Amino acid sequence: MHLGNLRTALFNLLLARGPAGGCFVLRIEDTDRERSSARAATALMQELRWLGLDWDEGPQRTEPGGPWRQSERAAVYAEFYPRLEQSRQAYPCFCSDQELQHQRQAQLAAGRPPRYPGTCRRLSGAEIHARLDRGERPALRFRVPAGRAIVYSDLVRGEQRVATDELGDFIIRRADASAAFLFCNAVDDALMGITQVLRGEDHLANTPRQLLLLEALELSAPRYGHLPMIVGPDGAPLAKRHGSRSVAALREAGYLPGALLNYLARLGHAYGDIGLQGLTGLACAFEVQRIGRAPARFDPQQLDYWQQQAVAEAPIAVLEAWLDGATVPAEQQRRLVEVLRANVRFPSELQDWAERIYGSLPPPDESVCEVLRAAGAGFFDAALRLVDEDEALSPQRLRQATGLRGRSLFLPLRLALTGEPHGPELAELLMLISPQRLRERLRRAGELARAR
Ligand SMILES: Nc1ncnc2c1ncn2[C@@H]1O[C@H](COP(=O)(O)OP(=O)(O)OP(=O)(O)O)[C@@H](O)[C@H]1O
Repeated sequence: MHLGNLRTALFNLLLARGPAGGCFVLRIEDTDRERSSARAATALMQELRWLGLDWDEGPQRTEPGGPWRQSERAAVYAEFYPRLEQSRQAYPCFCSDQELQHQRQAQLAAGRPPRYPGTCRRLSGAEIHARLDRGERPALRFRVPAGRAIVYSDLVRGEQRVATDELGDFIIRRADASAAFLFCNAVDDALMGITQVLRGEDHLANTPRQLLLLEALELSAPRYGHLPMIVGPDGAPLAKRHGSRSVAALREAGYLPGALLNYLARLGHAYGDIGLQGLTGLACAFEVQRIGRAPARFDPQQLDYWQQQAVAEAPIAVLEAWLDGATVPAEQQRRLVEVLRANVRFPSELQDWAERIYGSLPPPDESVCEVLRAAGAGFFDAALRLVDEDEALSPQRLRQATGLRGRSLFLPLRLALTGEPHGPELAELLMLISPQRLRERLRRAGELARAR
């Protein structure tokens, strides 16, 4: 899953959990054998669960209504093809991929939109039998009625009108007998009682075809809403094949579910200023009328803003888990997280701070040494004396001892103790560092301050 298809799942869930109510259904559309695997489906379900996007009906649930994997529904689809064949609304097509490719190229070269030219539309019964007897394996094509307009009301884009003359006859069962996406998606929506579908605009061209199919099968159609695509920095829609922005990679980097959900819920949907919300809060304020119609650009800075909000409100145990493998005394983990949570957004940042506090400091660069020299060795000697007296160091006592305040007090002290010019409240940080470490670091800073 990437942020594009995750947002689609999220909007559907928010619609179902919103004021109008509903049921969020997960169906695994895996009829394209080359592009589907059981592993991918399992990963998808794990990712949805990690995000809290639990489905009300679908695989791994006890509610009846399945099977939910299209690869297990061949028998269901098989029932519907004969209906269309008998009413001559579908016909066998023997055209090879190569022939179709040539036809497409010829149409494009002539400046016409590529469309199935109807080669097999009028084959006689005898011809069909002869070719079947020769062992040819046809696909099954839906016969699009001529001269009609398909009109429907899109949940996001309003009234849509498409002339059937612009649609070529399309394949509903491939030559290898597998069901085509268009067909099984439409049939399953009807059989599963789906009433509303939010999906990406890349499906716009499918909609009139699916409406025609459902009409021909005398099945009810859901209402469709087409969401603008989420595009990357290059303007191209995010997609699996780009590999980037995958939910797995973001999870690995330490993004929290709350950050992804709050960011995505606002990507193409206007919320007022309601701050970080759980799914219930996001669902309560979700309205299809508030979905924008312009493509939404993925903005990593916005995502990181929501990560910061999510970290600020995350349960302490979640952040403690980020310390797994870091050398932090168990009894100090909680305190460390409390002190640092406003200053970190990712596990790597927290671990880096843990290393600075409980491990070793990176070697000081010239700009650090310059500040230490400017503070002078006497400053660090004074701090050392306080540690000897109190077995601790407080900025207040150091201020009294040195007469320094503000930046001239805090900056050299921070750099001496953490190597960082910024960070959490110094008084809190100092309480986490053992007296022994304080001494070592102050001595080292004193030496650097003396060095020329
Ligand atoms: N970049 C995107 N922005 C918004 N919605 C998207 C985007 N990519 C996919 N979707 C939508 O997410 C849903 C699931 O899409 P699907 O997994 O087929 O897309 P995909 O990952 O782009 O696929 P592929 O990479 O195989 O083309 C569909 O409704 C699709 O329209």
